[in-house]
Amino acid sequence: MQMGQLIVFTGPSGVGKGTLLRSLLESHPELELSISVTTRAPREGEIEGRHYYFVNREQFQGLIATGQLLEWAEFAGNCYGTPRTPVEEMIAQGKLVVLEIELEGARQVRETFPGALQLFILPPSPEELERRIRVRGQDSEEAIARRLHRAQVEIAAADEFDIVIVNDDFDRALEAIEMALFAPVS
Ligand SMILES: Nc1nc2c(ncn2[C@@H]2O[C@H](COP(=O)(O)OP(=O)(O)O)[C@@H](O)[C@H]2O)c(=O)[nH]1
Ligand SMILES: Nc1ncnc2c1ncn2[C@@H]1O[C@H](COP(=O)(O)OP(=O)(O)O)[C@@H](O)[C@H]1O
Repeated sequence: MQMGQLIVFTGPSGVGKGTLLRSLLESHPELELSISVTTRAPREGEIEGRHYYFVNREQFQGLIATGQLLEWAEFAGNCYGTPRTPVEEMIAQGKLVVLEIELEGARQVRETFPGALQLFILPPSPEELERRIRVRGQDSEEAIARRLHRAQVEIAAADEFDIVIVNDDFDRALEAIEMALFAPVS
């Protein structure tokens, strides 16, 4: 059986990762999205087990202690991690598994899964990034400030990634991602 592959999607909060991925998953059923665990409170409309598994800090610590997370990191005051078993099972089944994770997690995956393809999504400008976070209207002022501060660090690390795509025009960014994932390597 052919082994699957891990695909890492990273980029500053608000750049459009979630929106791009939703579109990509709709047209590519061979892609599977890993559902992360987080200590962040659910946003309006977020569903347990679909957007995240929502846990408290103690439960999260338990997952770390028992080796159940493939990677994890703290971001803007909350913990986020990738459950190990589902990802390993999907890879064994030959699936293309997408991890939508922040920079520290991507760095861990680079060590543990050097064969993973790592994509970084950039905003057209810092101003547009801030506009998108605000338009989304889901975060407090404090959460927005933390995300924008962290965005500078993440953007500065973009060239660590295999492929960097600017999410300016949405359809063009989507096309560039599809090329990166599915175009045959010559
Ligand atoms: N390391 C790591 N980062 C994650 C994981 N799940 C989500 N993230 C990242 O955590 C950051 C915050 O996510 P979230 O609170 O949903 O905010 P948003 O990116 O502003 O929508 C984003 O950069 C996500 O990519 C995970 O399992 N591991
Ligand atoms: N290319 C784009 N042009 C304009 N707005 C966009 C574009 N891509 C995404 N957005 C919008 O930006 C906001 C943040 O997108 P989201 O997918 O939640 O970001 P992330 O998952 O990276 O935090 C959403 O309101 C989304 O509709």
